[in-house]
Amino acid sequence: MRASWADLAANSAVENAGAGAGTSANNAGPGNSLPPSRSTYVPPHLRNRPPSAEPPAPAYSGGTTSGAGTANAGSRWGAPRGGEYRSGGGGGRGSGWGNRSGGWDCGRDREVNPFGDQDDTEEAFNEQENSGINFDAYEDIPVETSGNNVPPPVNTFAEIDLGEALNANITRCKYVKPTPVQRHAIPISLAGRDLMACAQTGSGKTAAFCFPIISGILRGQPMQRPPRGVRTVYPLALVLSPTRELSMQIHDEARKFAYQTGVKVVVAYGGAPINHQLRDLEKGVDILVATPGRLVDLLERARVSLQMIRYLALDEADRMLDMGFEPQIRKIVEQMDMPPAGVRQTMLFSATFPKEIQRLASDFLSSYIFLAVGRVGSSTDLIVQRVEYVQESDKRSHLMDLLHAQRANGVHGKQALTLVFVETKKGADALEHWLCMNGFPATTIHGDRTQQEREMALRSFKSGNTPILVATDVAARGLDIPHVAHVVNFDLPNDIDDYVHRIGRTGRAGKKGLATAFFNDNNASLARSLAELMQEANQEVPAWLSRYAARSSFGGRNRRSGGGRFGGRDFRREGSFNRGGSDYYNAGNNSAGYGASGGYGAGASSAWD
Ligand SMILES: Nc1ncnc2c1ncn2[C@@H]1O[C@H](COP(=O)(O)OP(=O)(O)OP(=O)(O)O)[C@@H](O)[C@H]1O
Repeated sequence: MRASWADLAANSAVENAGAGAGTSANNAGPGNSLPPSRSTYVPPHLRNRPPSAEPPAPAYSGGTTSGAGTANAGSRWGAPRGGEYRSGGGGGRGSGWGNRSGGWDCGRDREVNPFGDQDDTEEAFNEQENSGINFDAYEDIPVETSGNNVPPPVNTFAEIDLGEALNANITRCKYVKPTPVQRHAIPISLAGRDLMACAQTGSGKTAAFCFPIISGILRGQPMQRPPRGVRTVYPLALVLSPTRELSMQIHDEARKFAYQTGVKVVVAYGGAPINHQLRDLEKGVDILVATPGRLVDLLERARVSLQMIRYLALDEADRMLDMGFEPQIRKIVEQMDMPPAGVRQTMLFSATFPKEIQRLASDFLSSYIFLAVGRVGSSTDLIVQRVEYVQESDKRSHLMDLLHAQRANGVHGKQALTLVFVETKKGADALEHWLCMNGFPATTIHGDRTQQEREMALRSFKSGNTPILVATDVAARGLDIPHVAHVVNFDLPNDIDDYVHRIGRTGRAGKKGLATAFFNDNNASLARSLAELMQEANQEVPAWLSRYAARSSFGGRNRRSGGGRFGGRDFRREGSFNRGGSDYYNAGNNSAGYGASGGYGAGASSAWD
């Protein structure tokens, strides 16, 4: 029996919002009346700010940034919640290199407590603790590894010697046990191996590459940086990600993991004043998190040298190596002064890894291990996927119906967060305007907005002040927004992998989520891969979509064919798949879902007839 959309939305909202959320003053009641704040129009991101709130955050949020004016007002250690903490605070940490005492216990005074950075979201949504999330949902997940001498997985963090300070931070993060990708990837990385890891959205990949990097830096000999020029900095680890917001998020996470370890994490991304970032860098950097464009700028100015890089991590690695980014990545990795593959350790992570990208990526790796957790390129079963046939001209009213239903089923009057993906920047602005005019507080994030606007939009959405975010693909990858109950693909993407990442903004960390897509003739080329994906994820495929899929023999950019279940295999094993082969080690204890036979391989299309 098919559950109604409203039920799904309500359930999802309950799952994600938890109890105790008060009614946002911003949320107009059901109906079409404009929200009160519209009469004296205040941009959505500025609504509900307490009178004493700080001015809109600057366009940067580097944790060690010092240029925020009042940055030193108050908090240092253990900055209390509720506004005193500033991510731009701190400053004046005894900088320079080699400050780490080399041991595990090297707390540093003046380090701002990143765990104080709990925004309003926590209170607003009364979030479940991470310890309460349903990682059991991942227990039966198929795992496959290939490569030589794959280190065995661990079951607990205690089994890995990450060191006292890092363990304390894991406890602070309320991580009780490692997620499947962490169970496998952390021992592999700690053993110094290069890694190409593919695991579902929201399954904890960030920690999977951050923990080994921090641990490795702590264990390593303090490095004497070459005296190339006083203003050049020499990070030991480089983490690249495709979007500014994702880099900021990784930076925030990494700072939590590195708290009181003495390992310095700095972020650099475009659209924000470079001078602030330069100042941060000058204070010292062990781990540099960056977007490629800004990093190239810093390299060309000789303000950063990659000579000392020991660890290179590419998050959303398939995106980083697709046509848009590849030249920049090659420049950074191959044409500057970074140590070559084999000398540095390289880790690539994504939820999707098309074979052609795997092939490209292998240029950056040395004797690497391929790790697939879950059905590669698939979405998690935690996300209920719905596809509705909606003509272009009906999309707005259809969206309105969904939002009304969601609002009617809101939890304690709090509207669940809804992320709406559209194709174009203009389309995003137009839809945002229309939603606001119709009483639905919305904001938007896309490439034509200033960085400051983008950050404000995201913050306003996360806090629930503006519970609808209209976004282009700039928000499709990596963003971890805990209470997104519903992702709506108002316009479907052309590429099924983009769909996977978009819907992955909900159903994260073991929680349930809902994704609705509006499909019409314009999306015919996606029909087959979409139907295939849904079937893989045990979703109900509408009969009409199956018919589209059967018809569309061209199948769009279906990168999945020929790779067994969803191309989820190491491309090196193409054509020579052999479970007993010497270069193949199946570390998973439950890899049954990955057989070359069974599943939805070649015969998948018959399912649509
Ligand atoms: N061991 C753990 N225990 C509890 N929560 C965890 C654990 N590891 C990660 N998390 C939480 O899970 C959420 C998702 O993690 P993360 O953003 O790293 O996912 P991801 O796999 O990188 O997703 P995406 O593919 O979308 O980038 C985060 O909120 C993170 O804090």
